[in-house]
Amino acid sequence: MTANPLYPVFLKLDQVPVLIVGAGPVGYEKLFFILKSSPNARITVVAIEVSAEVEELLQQYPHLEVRRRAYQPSDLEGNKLVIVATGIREMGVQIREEAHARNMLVNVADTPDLCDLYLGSIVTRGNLKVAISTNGQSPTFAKRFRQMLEEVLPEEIPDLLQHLKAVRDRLSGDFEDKVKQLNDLTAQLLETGPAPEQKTGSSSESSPETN
Ligand SMILES: C[C@@]1(CC(=O)O)c2cc3[nH]c(cc4nc(cc5[nH]c(cc(n2)[C@H]1CCC(=O)O)[C@@](C)(CC(=O)O)[C@@H]5CCC(=O)O)C(CC(=O)O)=C4CCC(=O)O)c(CCC(=O)O)c3CC(=O)O
Ligand SMILES: NC(=O)C1=CN([C@@H]2O[C@H](COP(=O)(O)OP(=O)(O)OC[C@H]3O[C@@H](n4cnc5c(N)ncnc54)[C@H](O)[C@@H]3O)[C@@H](O)[C@H]2O)C=CC1
Repeated sequence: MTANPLYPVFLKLDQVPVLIVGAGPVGYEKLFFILKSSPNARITVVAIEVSAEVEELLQQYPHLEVRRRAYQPSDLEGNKLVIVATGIREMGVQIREEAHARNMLVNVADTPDLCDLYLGSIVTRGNLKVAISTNGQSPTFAKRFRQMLEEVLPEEIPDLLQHLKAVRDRLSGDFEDKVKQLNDLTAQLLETGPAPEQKTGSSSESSPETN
């Protein structure tokens, strides 16, 4: 049994519409980081009062929809994920139930026991994206670790990835040949020296490296 069973995925938020309930400081934090990572996210915000910070984001991202009124269950319609940031626990409990009845996923911000998923800290370098979680233990550590990675990740990563993609598109031969060539080409990225002898797709114990 593992003590940290969270499984990260990378959502295409232009195809997975999100409802955010609440537009105070916490709603702002969630909205800000989602848009920083996914500016094309399809988001609807519903809130009785919209903070000045959230108003600014709504102006910057005119494709977002805002409903300036109390939440009603019909707000869930058409959405696949709901983030509740009202600061009122009972609302989190109620919206969670209504969302689950519609087979939606739920994040009640800052309330781990009501969450199906946690939002993480995110570092982006071109096409490389790193998501960080502390399994809810210390969001501040997640934030600091993100800032540390932002400092140390080389600026050249986007160019390197573009180059590797171009090489990958040009490779000929069968799957096993391609895997070997790509592993040889990238072996020097590991300071430990050449890659160990490769297992290839034909093995019944296919290494994750080959996938
Ligand atoms: C479980 C989780 C559920 C969820 O909200 O998704 C959760 C829960 C809670 N957060 C709380 C507080 C704070 N959260 C932040 C910041 C972030 N919180 C985020 C995620 C998560 N927060 C999920 C787990 C992530 C993980 O696994 O590590 C980040 C990473 C992503 C994002 O928000 O987009 C974003 C950083 C983004 C970035 O900078 O990169 C700060 C720091 C700050 O604001 O400067 C503080 C104040 C300081 C502190 O408490 O650490 C509290 C106490 C509330 C209270 O006391 O009232 C709870 C409840 C509890 O712990 O019980
Ligand atoms: N965790 C964090 O990152 C931060 C936390 N804070 C602190 O956390 C406190 C709480 O902040 P929030 O949770 O954002 O609460 P809040 O009370 O500031 O905002 C709640 C939001 O939910 C809306 N709302 C409430 N009931 C609603 C309903 N029935 N239908 C629709 N909308 C509804 C309100 O109109 C408002 O937009 C702040 O006062 C601040 O002290 C401050 C900054 C960052």
